[in-house]
Amino acid sequence: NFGTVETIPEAFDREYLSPVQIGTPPQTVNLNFDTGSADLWVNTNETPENQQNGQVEYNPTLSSTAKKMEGATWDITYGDGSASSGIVYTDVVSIGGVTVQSQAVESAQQVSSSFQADAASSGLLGLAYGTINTVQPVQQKTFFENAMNDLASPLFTVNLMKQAAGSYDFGYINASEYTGEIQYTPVDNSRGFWGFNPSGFQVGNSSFNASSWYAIADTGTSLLLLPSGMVDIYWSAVSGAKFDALQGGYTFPCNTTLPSFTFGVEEYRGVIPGHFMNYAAITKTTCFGGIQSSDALGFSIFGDVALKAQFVVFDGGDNTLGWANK
Ligand SMILES: Cc1ccc(-c2noc([C@H]3C[C@@H](O)CN3)n2)cc1F
Repeated sequence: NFGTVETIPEAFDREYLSPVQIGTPPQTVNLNFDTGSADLWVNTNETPENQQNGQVEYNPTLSSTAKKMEGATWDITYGDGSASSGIVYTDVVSIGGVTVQSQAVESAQQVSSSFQADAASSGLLGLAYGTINTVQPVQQKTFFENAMNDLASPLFTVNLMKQAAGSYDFGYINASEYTGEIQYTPVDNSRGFWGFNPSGFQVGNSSFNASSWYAIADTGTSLLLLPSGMVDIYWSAVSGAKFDALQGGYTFPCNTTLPSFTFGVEEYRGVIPGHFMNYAAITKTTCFGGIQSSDALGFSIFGDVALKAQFVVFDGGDNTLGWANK
């Protein structure tokens, strides 16, 4: 079978939320689909009231198909230091008409401050490899891994948009969502991520700089995080841009016209329009850049700033990533 679900951007496209049905009768919660992690966790009746800000909850006691996974716990920390932890149920989970009968649903008994403040999001749905799922003592599979063998094709596609509704499609490739040909490239999943090797980059209409390095495709990260050498070259082309240690990255005058950023995947060239690199206004006149350094992380992240300019195929059958412009 196959299915499609809409994904809606929050402010600044900092995250994208999609409706997920859990339990019997179905309870709908909006979750942040994250190809950079592998836990499906949600605010529930067990999440302390003082750690919530109106989030919609999943209540397993109201689901006839919910089963507690005795002795199981989970505990996750994300790239920005946010964290959550708790216990585990299994229940029926459906996304866009694709149903998994027994999916590990992780109930949050503790969420850190930035999750507490994120009122629109009821939790995260991991779409990375299950090898980095945090449930103990028995590691659990992701929704996609559980659904994959029943899908028409063992893949999902990601079509994020700038400040508009996009979609996650499961089991099929919708040719109306992209232009040109899809460029497939092998995935390095040795760290549990959808890792790949970009082949270079280009700022605006200048020459292409061939270079091969490791990066991950991560829908849960807002920005495009690259080696500082590339980031410095990009911002050196923007008059008035500067590295502002107080803000923790490059800022630039909001009224500047920004050059596009093109990345290579083998012979393919993915183009990110210049205005996608304006992440958010800090003051009326100073804006924060969407391309920032990944040096502190140790690896590059193609987050939403890049992904919302692309149509991306996550193929779990042959472990490849497919890239196309749109
Ligand atoms: C408040 C909040 C904080 C972090 C994240 C978050 N989700 O995915 C990721 C990236 C980084 C890596 O950990 C896996 N993907 N970060 C989401 C939030 F709603």
